[in-house]
Amino acid sequence: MEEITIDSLTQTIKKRESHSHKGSYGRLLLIGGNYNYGGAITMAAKAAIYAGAGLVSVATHSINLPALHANVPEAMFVDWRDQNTLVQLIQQVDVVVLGPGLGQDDYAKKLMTLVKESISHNQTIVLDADALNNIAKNTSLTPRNAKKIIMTPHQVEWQRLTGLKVQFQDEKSNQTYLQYIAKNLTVVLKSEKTAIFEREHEPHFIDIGTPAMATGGMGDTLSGIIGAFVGQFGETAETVYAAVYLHSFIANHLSRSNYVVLPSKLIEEIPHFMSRYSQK
Ligand SMILES: NC(=O)C1=CN([C@@H]2O[C@H](COP(=O)(O)OP(=O)(O)OC[C@H]3O[C@@H](n4cnc5c(N)ncnc54)[C@H](OP(=O)(O)O)[C@@H]3O)[C@@H](O)[C@H]2O)[C@@H](O)CC1
Ligand SMILES: Nc1ncnc2c1ncn2[C@@H]1O[C@H](COP(=O)(O)OP(=O)(O)O)[C@@H](O)[C@H]1O
Ligand SMILES: [Mg+2]
Repeated sequence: MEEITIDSLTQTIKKRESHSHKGSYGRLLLIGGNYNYGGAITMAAKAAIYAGAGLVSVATHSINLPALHANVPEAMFVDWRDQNTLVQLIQQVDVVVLGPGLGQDDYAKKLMTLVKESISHNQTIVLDADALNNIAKNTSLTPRNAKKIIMTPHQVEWQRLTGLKVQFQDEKSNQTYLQYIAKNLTVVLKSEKTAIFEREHEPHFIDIGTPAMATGGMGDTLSGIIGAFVGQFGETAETVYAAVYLHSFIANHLSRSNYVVLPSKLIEEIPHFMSRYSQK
């Protein structure tokens, strides 16, 4: 396994061209946030916007609209019951982030079917949380038409997907299981030593995480950062390495003076760190 270093940031985070506009930095759609989990999709959306995504829409339960706009006025809102608008939007964006706070009820599964049927071969999809739990129960929900699928399971979500118990999730087994899930798949296996697996690639890991990150919403935040990075810098493994590194790097920095690192605080630091570690 190869360790990801700080160089991944300067290699990936490009200087912005003066001849550019919001459309140059990725159109993102985030889908999630059932009535009891609005915070998850709000954190993911805010993280995506603070990580530089040009245009961000959020399809969520309508109960989340006031809180979403109070926290992230930059995000556009779609009621996830409005399926016609949602399908149009799915077809227009570069990247879909599906799953934070999505839930596992029948409507959540219906949304996953809609995404699967609407997404095409020039789009990337980031699957987190309940998107993974729903696929674990029914593999036909996997959006195989996407150009690239990036899954971001924690260890128990990976166990649900693969059947591999946490104690048996070693490098070789994790790498082997990729092929059973989908082609064009990248897996970000989150733990105290998050590792990234992609077929025909040496697995990569970070060693800069901190237990100060062990708080609800930290993974939702990562899914938004990954979506934004893919939208701006392309869907390569290197882009994912940089997103994963940045997330823990900021947390590590904040943990020097904070017992616990709140996702909201981490998110606010993203533009500053991206400026400091971008190509000059
Ligand atoms: N503010 C909001 O709206 C938030 C909403 N959220 C939404 O909640 C939904 C459910 O997601 P979830 O991740 O909380 O639940 P689940 O998948 O059951 O996993 C937890 C179980 O796994 C175990 N565990 C063992 N190892 C682990 C590891 N390395 N990393 C993590 N867990 C590990 C752990 O073990 P235990 O606590 O028993 O020790 C526990 O039994 C989902 O939609 C998500 O988006 C959250 O994002 C929070 C903020
Ligand atoms: N002890 C730890 N050391 C390093 N990183 C951690 C630790 N605990 C949690 N994390 C990180 O925090 C994030 C938690 O993700 P996840 O479990 O999906 O949270 P949530 O679903 O609540 O948003 C992952 O990026 C994980 O690597
Ligand atoms: Mg999670």
